[in-house]
Amino acid sequence: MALVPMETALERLLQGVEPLTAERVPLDQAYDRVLAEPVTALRTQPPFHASAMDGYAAHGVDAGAIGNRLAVIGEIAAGSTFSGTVGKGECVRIFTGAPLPAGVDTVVIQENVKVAAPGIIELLETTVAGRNVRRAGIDFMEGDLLIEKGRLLGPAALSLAASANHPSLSVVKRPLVAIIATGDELRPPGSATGPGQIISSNAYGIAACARAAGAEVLDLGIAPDRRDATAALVREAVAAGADVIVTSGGASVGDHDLVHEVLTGEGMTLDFWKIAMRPGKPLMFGRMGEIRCLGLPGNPVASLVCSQLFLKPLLARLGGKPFRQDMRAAILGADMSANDHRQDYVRARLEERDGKLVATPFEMQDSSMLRVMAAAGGLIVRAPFADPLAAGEPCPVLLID
Ligand SMILES: Nc1nc2c(c(=O)[nH]1)N[C@H]1C(S)=C(S)[C@@H](COP(=O)(O)OP(=O)(O)OC[C@H]3O[C@@H](n4cnc5c(N)ncnc54)[C@H](O)[C@@H]3O)O[C@H]1N2
Ligand code: MOO
Repeated sequence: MALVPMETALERLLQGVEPLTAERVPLDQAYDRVLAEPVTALRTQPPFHASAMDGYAAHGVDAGAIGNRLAVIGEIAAGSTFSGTVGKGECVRIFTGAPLPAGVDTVVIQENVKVAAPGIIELLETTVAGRNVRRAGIDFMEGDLLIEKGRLLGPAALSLAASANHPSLSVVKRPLVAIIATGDELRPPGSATGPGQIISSNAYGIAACARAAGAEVLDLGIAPDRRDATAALVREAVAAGADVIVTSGGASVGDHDLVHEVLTGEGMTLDFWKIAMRPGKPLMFGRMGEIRCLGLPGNPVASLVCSQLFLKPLLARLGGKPFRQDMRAAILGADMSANDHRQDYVRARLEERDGKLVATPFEMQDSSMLRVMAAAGGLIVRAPFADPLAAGEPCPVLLID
């Protein structure tokens, strides 16, 4: 079977993927979520002409001349109001955020006055009429559209929604990802391993990628290489309402590689399988109704590279989030030989030299080597059939966490 080119695989992965339905969450849980309905202002802010400074509220005509003396006839703090009338030659002590008395339009800051006598201030500077006042509605008016649907909610958007009097927001649901590791040889971290056994590591990195893309994770543990055991975990994932089922291992051609058979038996229609990439060739993708199934290769580095390249964009799209791979232009730190028919993602050490990013491939690129992967800041991307590349030549690098 011909290997599927990377671009084709990515295109088919995202074909027809729409953001999930909405759910309402309290504001304090809405950070980094995607707005499903526009936010309009339920109130006007500020709801009154407010003082922007601590000082004295006065008529503009009284504030303009140095030496003017004004009688202080009252005081207003933020949260209270002044019900009296301020006449010409009068003022009211006022604090930042407090509503201006009716008819008054200017605040003289307290640094620009001196107390001339008890209850009398004298102006030391001129203040232009209208200064130091926030007019009602300068931020927003009731009914204004404040935040558009589809916006990723950051700190300012959350404070704005709160200020507009929304205690909760309608956001796109987080995709739920069920992760199933497969393999008789696998034992959870912390186990004593017997002959032929290794520690199951893939689910941890896959889960971290999923969370980074905004998903919730359900780790269903390890299925031994038996159809019934693997099918039982797939059914558990379906029953839990998973939007995406991710398996690791069992995707290749070995006699114990059951994943395709089991997923198909549970109702998956295969979309594509086996990609022209390295690592990650055995990657499998299909649909089980609305559920997307991603069969990741068992080799630990392949599972991580495929999570970065396939799982993250799929989850971001389901969650309505923008997503772009972080590609950088770098300088190659060592010669590389010509590439074969698979797009290569070469683990590389990154460093900055003379303000330029230098990417040096690790000598050992075996897709079982997690230590190399963890030390790599990026993956040099080598197109299929790329010519040899000499140290010092430019090369594209995909930054990884
Ligand atoms: N004859 C062929 N053999 C292989 C091919 C091929 O095309 N023809 N492809 C190779 C490639 S490339 C990869 S990648 C692996 C992937 O195969 P599977 O997806 O079936 O993975 P497994 O055989 O189950 O495991 C491979 C390797 O990874 C270890 N593993 C599996 N799961 C975990 C886990 N959760 N944590 C840590 N390590 C895990 C497993 O023990 C194996 O060592 O197939 C090649 N073979
Ligand atoms: O492509 Mo496999 O994923 O090399 O290790």
